[in-house]
Amino acid sequence: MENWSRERLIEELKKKESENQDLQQKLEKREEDVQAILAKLIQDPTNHHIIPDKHQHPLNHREVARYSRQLILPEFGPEGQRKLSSTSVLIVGCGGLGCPAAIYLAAAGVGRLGLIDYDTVELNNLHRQILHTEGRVGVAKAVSVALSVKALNSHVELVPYEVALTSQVALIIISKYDIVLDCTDNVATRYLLNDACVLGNKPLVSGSALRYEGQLTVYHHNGGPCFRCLHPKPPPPETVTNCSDGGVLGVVPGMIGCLQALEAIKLASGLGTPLSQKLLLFDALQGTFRTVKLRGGKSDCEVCGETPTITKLIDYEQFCGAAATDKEKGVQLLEADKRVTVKEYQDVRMKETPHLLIDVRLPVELEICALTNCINIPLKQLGKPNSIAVIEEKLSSVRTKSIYCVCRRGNDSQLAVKQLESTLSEHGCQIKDIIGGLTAWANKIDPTLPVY
Ligand SMILES: Nc1ncnc2c1ncn2[C@@H]1O[C@H](COP(=O)(O)OP(=O)(O)OP(=O)(O)O)[C@@H](O)[C@H]1O
Ligand SMILES: [Zn+2]
Repeated sequence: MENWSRERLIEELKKKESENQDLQQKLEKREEDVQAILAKLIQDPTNHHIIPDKHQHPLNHREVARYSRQLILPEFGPEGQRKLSSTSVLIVGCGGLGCPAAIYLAAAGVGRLGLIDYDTVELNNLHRQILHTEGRVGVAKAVSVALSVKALNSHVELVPYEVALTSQVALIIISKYDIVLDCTDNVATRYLLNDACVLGNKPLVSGSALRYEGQLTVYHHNGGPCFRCLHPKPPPPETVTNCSDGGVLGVVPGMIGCLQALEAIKLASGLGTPLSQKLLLFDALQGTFRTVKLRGGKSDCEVCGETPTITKLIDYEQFCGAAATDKEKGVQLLEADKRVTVKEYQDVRMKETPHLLIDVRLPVELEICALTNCINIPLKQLGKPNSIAVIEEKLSSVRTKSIYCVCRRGNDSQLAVKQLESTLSEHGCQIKDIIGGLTAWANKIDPTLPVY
């Protein structure tokens, strides 16, 4: 080569560069083949629990480039990344908490994400369930989240389950994952997930958010308590409020869902101190975070104690006296002759039969929609002397003894009838409720009335 002319050297350089390019392409193709084989292996449902053990292998170029900003964190580093990418996380509930949790775990490079939700996307989900889109209203939430996550990081393996987590399937599904996130919204599922995680020996990252407040803790980890250690008995169903009834500002579950992802990353990579035996409380209105210490695991806990009585999953809807969904189930508290359908009430209005209509919702709800000529007395105020005085005055000015109570869906209005029957017992009034409330009115009588 020493005597080669300049032209010959340039020619040789070009030849070598072209050979290098060929090799590079072959290498990339190889890497794709390996990924495809791995993907096939993992997608086989019988192999869901197998994630190739990447602990031993160096990160590839793509991983180094992609995760560089977290790789240079000394406490996390390549080792943390390898651990995370060989970890599988199950997200139960693809709503307000599940969406942010899923997207941050995927962005950070978790190995596999299981996504469970039985429900489909609704328009009123979009203000907080930020991985769903307008075009996906009606689509299964688990699928919608998988689609959004895939667009961000195509290297995460995704397993959407369009089913409800029940006692029949919980242990089988949970056994395929390392860490479980409770992103659901009902008490029965919280107990189910707790017991399944204790029996399956998995840490449970539990989040909740309502109105302007959120909570977060890690159950069944490192000697810390499980949910049952702290709450051996379920709360009375009527004391439990969900987002649909109580409302929620979207950023609040956003914050808690992100923190659930953070706890999962910490558990997976061994980073920091997990929130076990500690409860984090977020107050959005005050802009404060507080952490309170919780008791340790209870030696006589029914499921995680020394002599557990719960050794297999039970019927959690029966145990809690409430459904494992927050889908509205109409209750029937009154006899049929004390209830009218929206059609029957429409006749009362059309015939201008004298009556008093009491809307028992909160004033803020009347700002959303209301029937004309109603008076507003919220259910909780109904028994108060000044409320009774208002009703008595109205009854005499309209010259009627006929009262109809209305609410959003026809449950509170029945409680209102019972309440008024006792407080107005001496007046000989006829008090009835409107079945299905304003939701039924909007669906059957007046579609221009907004439904919320
Ligand atoms: N047992 C269960 N199995 C699977 N998914 C569940 C289960 N229980 C609850 N979920 C899901 O958890 C998610 C919780 O989401 P979120 O609290 O944001 O409320 P939502 O039910 O979508 O909305 P809203 O309460 O406003 O009607 C929901 O998508 C719900 O379908
Ligand atoms: Zn326990």
